[in-house]
Amino acid sequence: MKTNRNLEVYGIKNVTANWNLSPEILQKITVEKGMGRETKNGTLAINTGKFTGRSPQDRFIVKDAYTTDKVWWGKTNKPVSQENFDKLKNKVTGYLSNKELYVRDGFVCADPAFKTDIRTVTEYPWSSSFVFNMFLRPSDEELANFDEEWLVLCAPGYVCEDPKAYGIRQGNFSIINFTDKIALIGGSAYTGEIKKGIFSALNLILPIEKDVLPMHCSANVGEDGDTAIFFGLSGTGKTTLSADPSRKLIGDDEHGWTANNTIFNFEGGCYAKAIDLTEEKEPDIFRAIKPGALLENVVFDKEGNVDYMDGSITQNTRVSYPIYHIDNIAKPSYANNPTNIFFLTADAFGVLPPVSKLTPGQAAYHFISGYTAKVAGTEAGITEPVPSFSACFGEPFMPLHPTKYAEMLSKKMTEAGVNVWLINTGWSGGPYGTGSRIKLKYTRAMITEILNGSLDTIEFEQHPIFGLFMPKYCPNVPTEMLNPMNTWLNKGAYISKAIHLAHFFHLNFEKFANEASEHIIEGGPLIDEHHHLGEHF
Ligand SMILES: Nc1ncnc2c1ncn2[C@@H]1O[C@H](COP(=O)(O)OP(=O)(O)O)[C@@H](O)[C@H]1O
Ligand SMILES: C=C(OP(=O)(O)O)C(=O)O
Ligand SMILES: [Mn+2]
Repeated sequence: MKTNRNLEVYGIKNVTANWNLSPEILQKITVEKGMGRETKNGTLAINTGKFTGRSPQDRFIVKDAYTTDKVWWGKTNKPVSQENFDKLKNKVTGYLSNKELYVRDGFVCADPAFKTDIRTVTEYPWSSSFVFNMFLRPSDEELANFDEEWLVLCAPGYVCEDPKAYGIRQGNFSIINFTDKIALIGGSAYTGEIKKGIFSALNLILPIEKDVLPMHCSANVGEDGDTAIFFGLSGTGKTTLSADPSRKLIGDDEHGWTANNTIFNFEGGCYAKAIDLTEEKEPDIFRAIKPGALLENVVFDKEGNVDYMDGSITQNTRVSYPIYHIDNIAKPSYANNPTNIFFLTADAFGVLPPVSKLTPGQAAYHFISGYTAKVAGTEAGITEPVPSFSACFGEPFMPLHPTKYAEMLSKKMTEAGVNVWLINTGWSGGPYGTGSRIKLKYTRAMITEILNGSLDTIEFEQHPIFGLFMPKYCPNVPTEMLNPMNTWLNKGAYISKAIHLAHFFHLNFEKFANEASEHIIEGGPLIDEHHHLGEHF
C-alpha cells in the first residue's frame, strides 16, 4: 500500500508541509529564518540549543502486548504506557498543527531485503537536512512507491509542562512505540535523537523478525573484499577509524549482519565528531565538510572560519554528511562477512593494552561487558571521561537483553572464523589527567597492520591480569607502548590500577553471570572477585 501525503491522518492539521526539500533549499530557508549560518566554505552551521547530546534518561519504550515480553526493561529501557504515549502524541501533533513543517520520505537498511521506509516530520528545516544526510535517499521510482512503515515526529519546540502526568521524567522525551511504529521526539533538537531512535527500533525488529544481528559499529572493506567492523561506544573511534582512504567505507555507526553472510549499513551518511578536527589528522572527515554537510554547535568568526578546537558550546560538536562526501565508499553500502572485528574502548585508566587479540571466550565476555570511558558531551551531564560498561558497546540503543545479541554474535563469529581484537583508543601511561591519549596515528597503524596480516606471525604475550594476548611487536608502532605496564613510571601503581579495573569488570559482570556459559566467564580478567591473582601472575 502506498502512503499518501496527508499529515491530517496523524492529527497534524492545517499545516504548510514542505515535502522532500533539497539540501540547498533547506539551507536557504534555515539561513533566511535566522536559524543557521553559512561557514566560509558554504557549509550550513546550526545550534541545537539546550541539548547538544542525547538524553538517555529521557528515552522510553511503550510497554504493550508487542514489547512486554521482548524488551529488557530497566534503567536503559524505561516503560511508558500506551495511554500516556497517546496523550503526549496528541500534544505533539497539536503543537505541530498550524505550522510550517518539513517532511522527508526516506528509508533505512541498504540491503534491499530489509529496506524500511521512514517518514520524518520535523519542526525545523535543518532537522530535515540531517535526515537527508543520515537516512538513505530514495530514487524517484522508490519515492513514487514510498510505503511508510515508521514515522518520526520531531518537535524540539514542544516541552512537556507536566511530565509526571505523562509518566516521563522531564520536559524533553524520546519515545519509541513499536506497535504504532512511531518515534516521538519532543523538547530536544539534538539530531542524534532521530538517528538513534530509529536505530533502537531496528535493534529489536531485525533480530526478532528478520534474523539479522544489529550492531553499533562502523564498517569498511578492503580491495580484496575483506570486511572489517569496529564496535565501540560513542567517542571510541568508530567514525574516525572507519574513514580510511585505502578501504571502502560501508558505514560509520549502525550495521546489520544477515543470515546470508553479509553485513549492511542501516544509514546513508555519517555523523562525525568535530572537536579538535584537523585536516592533517582526519583528512577524509575534514574534506567531507562542504556544502550539503550540517555542522552542529561549532564556533566560528564573522568571516565564517570555524574553530574546531573551540568546545565552548559543547565538546560534542558534530557534523553530518551524506556518505558520498567520502571518496572511497562501498556502493551500495554492503559487503561480505567480516574477517576482522575490532572492539574499540577508550580506557580512561590507562590499563588496557593498545592492541590485543581475543579468544572466542574473551570476545563474548568483552562484548557483553562493553567497557569504555564515556567521553564528554555525547550524553547530557557527562563532562569528563567516566568509566562505564555498556553491554554490546551500545546499551542505550539495545531493547533486548544483551545476551540475545551476544549469542547471535558468538554464533556468527564462529561460523565466519573471524579474528577479534580489542583496541584501546583511550589512555596510556596513567589515568586520564596524568597519562595521554594514545596517538591516532599509532591506533591507525595497529589496525592497518592487522588488516595487512602483519601480526599473523608475531609472538604474543599474555596480560597478567586481563589475560589478553598482546603482540610483542607491531610495525610502525613504538614497541614499548604495546605492553601498557611499560608506559607507567610506577609499575606497582599500574598493577594496582589494573586490579582495580578488573574488579569493576567482575562487579559489572555479576548481573550476567547466570546467563553466561563457563567459557564466556573464563574470558574475563584472570583475578577472581576477591582480588586473588591467578596462576598467570
Ligand atoms: N587513538 C585514537 N583513536 C581513535 N580516535 C581518537 C584517538 N585519539 C583521539 N581520537 C579522537 O577521538 C574521537 C573519536 O570519535 P569518533 O570517531 O567520532 O567516535 P565514535 O564514532 O565511536 O563515536 C575523535 O575526535 C578522534 O579524533
Ligand atoms: C550519534 C551518536 O553516536 P556516536 O557518538 O557513536 O557516533 C550518539 O551516540 O549520539
Ligand atoms: Mn560515530
